[in-house]
Amino acid sequence: MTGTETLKATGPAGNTGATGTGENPVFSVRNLWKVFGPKADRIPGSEHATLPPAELREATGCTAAVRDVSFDVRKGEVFVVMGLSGSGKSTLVRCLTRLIEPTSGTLAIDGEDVLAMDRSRLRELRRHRAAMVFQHFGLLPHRTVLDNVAYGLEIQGLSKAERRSKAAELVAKVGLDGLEDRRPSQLSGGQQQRVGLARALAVDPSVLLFDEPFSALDPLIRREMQDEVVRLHREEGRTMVFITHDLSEALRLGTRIALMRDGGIVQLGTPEEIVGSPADDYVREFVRDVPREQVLTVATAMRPALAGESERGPAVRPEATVSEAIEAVARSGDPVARVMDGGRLVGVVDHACLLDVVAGTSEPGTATAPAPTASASGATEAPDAPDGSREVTL
Ligand SMILES: Nc1ncnc2c1ncn2[C@@H]1O[C@H](COP(=O)(O)OP(=O)(O)OP(=O)(O)O)[C@@H](O)[C@H]1O
Repeated sequence: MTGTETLKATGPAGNTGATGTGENPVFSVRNLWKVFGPKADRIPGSEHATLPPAELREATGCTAAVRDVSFDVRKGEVFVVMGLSGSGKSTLVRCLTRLIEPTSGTLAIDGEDVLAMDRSRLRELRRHRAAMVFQHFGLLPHRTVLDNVAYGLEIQGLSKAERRSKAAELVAKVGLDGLEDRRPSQLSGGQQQRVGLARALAVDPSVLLFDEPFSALDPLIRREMQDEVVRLHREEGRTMVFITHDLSEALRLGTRIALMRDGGIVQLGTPEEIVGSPADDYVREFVRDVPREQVLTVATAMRPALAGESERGPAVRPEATVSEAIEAVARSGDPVARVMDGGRLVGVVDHACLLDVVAGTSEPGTATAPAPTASASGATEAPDAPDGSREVTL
């Protein structure tokens, strides 16, 4: 295969999270393995490949840190890799830029085969296309904030004036204006992490890779940095791959989450899919304590509107959380909230739908309409359309 040939998905689309959006993925990963140990390359595809970790170690002396993993990272998403310690998160993300050499599988960035890249192409990949933000910021201690940020630009060969002006822009973007002349030791942990972030952004990479960047920060600062990532993502739409072992961080940041266990991906889906429809008992246990109403949306909880329900009640967006709808219903005193998509009524949520989510007694998307009820006029009425929706212009 040539260096620029586009890799095609070979695995079943259902478990690769293949794009389906018509747009080429940033990363395309198929059947990727990283095995540590003697004769590691013999493990993928062998009779040992499916052994549980302890048995594999006993039989071969090897550890499959990444085990037959396939997925796409879509343009503009925050792709979170989550899992307990030792599940393979760091190894997987380091394989993406070959900081760790995969044992087998295929791997492409923007359609270009990463495994075929030579040393200089790889250097270019790591410097300009997939910048990494680490937990330990790796700042240069004797340089100022501005110079640390400008450092990445120096490598790119920009003039000093250009570097300083671009760096100043980025320092402001991550909320550090006024601190340009400080040295890293004069900054808090959160501020140092912002410098690391600005430095990674300076090279304008097509994807930012975060390796547990906030795990050393105290909870308040950590929250602040998560907000920063959300803001940057909203403003720039930059593609991000984010490693974390913290479920709440994954749920806050992730467009989609890949949940890893023993080197494999046990579920890949949106936060709502992971919390609302766990793939197996392991995932169910993992998300057991998540407040479902803060993750599941009104779109999955709603039922078709009945006659008379289109005129009253507060309006909520389909993507609002159930928790927001509960608040809206409680404040208004109305029995239902109307789910409005643009100016169109797409359903309603009543107390029963909302409580079902909180209690975990309904699977998302399975909410049904109550039996038709008598309207104010005394006539029994059914929903207006087969899907229960009706056109309403506000
Ligand atoms: N160089 C190595 N040699 C042998 N085994 C390794 C090596 N690096 C990682 N492993 C093993 O691979 C598995 C996955 O490790 P990895 O560091 O990717 O997990 P992780 O999910 O990132 O964990 P953490 O959250 O603790 O960083 C672990 O069992 C680990 O012991």
